[in-house]
Amino acid sequence: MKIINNPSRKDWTQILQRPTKTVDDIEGIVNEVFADIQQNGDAAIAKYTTKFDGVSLENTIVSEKEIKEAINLVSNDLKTAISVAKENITKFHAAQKTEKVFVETTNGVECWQEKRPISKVGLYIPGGTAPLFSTVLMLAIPANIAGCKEIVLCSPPNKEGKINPAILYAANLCGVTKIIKVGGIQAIAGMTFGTESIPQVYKIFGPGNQFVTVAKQIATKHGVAIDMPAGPSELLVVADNSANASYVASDLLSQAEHGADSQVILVSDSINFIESVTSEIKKQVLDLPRKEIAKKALANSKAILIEDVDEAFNLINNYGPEHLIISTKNDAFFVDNIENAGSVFIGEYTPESAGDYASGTNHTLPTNGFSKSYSGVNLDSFTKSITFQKISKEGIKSIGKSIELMAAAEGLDAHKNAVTIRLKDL
Ligand SMILES: NC(=O)c1ccc[n+]([C@@H]2O[C@H](COP(=O)([O-])OP(=O)(O)OC[C@H]3O[C@@H](n4cnc5c(N)ncnc54)[C@H](O)[C@@H]3O)[C@@H](O)[C@H]2O)c1
Ligand SMILES: N[C@H](CO)Cc1c[nH]c[nH+]1
Ligand SMILES: [Zn+2]
Repeated sequence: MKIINNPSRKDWTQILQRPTKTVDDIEGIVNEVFADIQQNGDAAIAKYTTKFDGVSLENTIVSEKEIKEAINLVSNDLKTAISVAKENITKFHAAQKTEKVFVETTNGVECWQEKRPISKVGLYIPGGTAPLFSTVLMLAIPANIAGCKEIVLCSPPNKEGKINPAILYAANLCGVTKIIKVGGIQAIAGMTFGTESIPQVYKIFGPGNQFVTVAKQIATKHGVAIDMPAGPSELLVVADNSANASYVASDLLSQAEHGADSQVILVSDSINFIESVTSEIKKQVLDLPRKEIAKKALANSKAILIEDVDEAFNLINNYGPEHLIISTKNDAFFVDNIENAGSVFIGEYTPESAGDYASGTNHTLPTNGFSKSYSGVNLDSFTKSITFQKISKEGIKSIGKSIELMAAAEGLDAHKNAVTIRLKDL
């Protein structure tokens, strides 16, 4: 992890560059896979599953029998842990329901807004290097609370042609309606166009590697909505010397172990603290089964000394991290002012892993600076707002003249006439 000392603003862009590939780098292969799947459906899906996942499958749809087997394979301890997480995620997302908004804007002009579920949603569950069954909870629970009718789940098969039992267990527990063994670009293309086995959906959700993330971005060109670009995990920790260096090191490693293309950043006003954290990282990484992945991510990572707190704040906003941990004496300064972050973790007893699994917040979050413009997944991600209006005779008399004048000024006489024809009858 490279240490950088009080960088000047002109160097921020280069210092804060993500290690991920861009849409331009990957769109060639994504467009090729999309075109093939649009034309050849399941036959093309099978071809890319063999090519990218190294397995040939006769049947990609997960059967009831496979789900029953999976339920038996998950330990009771893990089932209990999943139910704790499910309860908290349910509480936090159910509380996000909003009431109908009703306003009589003018006498006789009633306007209201109501939320309705997106009826067909597709959930992508990563499975390349780790089976992220926690992501099933993060997506299927809010989809269910919102009332989505068709909840399709795609996740890559392993070399034995199976999906991890915990993913199947969680999917069954959280009301997923169809599970398909397909991953990567081919899964996103399948849900975009629909194939013989994969239903076409209206919106695709979920995190994934760079191929999945770019595929989701390209899917929007084909008329499908997406939650957001939720690519390789990242974490920025801002900490002063009141923080615990071992805890901070463990947090940074928790996101570094996700993938070689993950990135973690430490910002501190104390060089001594930075040195304590980096030496802790060197110790802790040795015990991790995924140390080779974590070391690669650390090579993309930075520890930045910034003595001026306002400058530190500006750098964080400029980076727009997926996750932000604040472990400073004056945490209120950052908490109250932060503008760009997917999810914020405050104080020394709030590890980022709590949000990944069980505190209740959603872990599907914008990466690569997209926290500047996108929210993480929440209940509203699974709904659309529809507006309604009902106008009485009195109402149309009140606003009719304004509509006629505005329509005429836009040169749209048919619009004007739709009012005039009614006003004549009153
Ligand atoms: N932002 C978030 O909210 C969030 C949440 C959880 C996980 N993540 C990220 O999700 C990612 C999971 O990645 P993963 O790789 O383990 O699983 P994944 O399921 O996203 O990707 C695996 C698939 O990628 C495809 N693939 C691999 N190499 C390819 C190649 N060269 N060309 C074309 N396709 C290829 C394969 O089809 C494979 O099935 C990690 O980067 C992790 O950091 C992000
Ligand atoms: N940290 C990931 C989001 O970037 C989510 C996750 C799932 N499992 C473990 N972590
Ligand atoms: Zn994580």
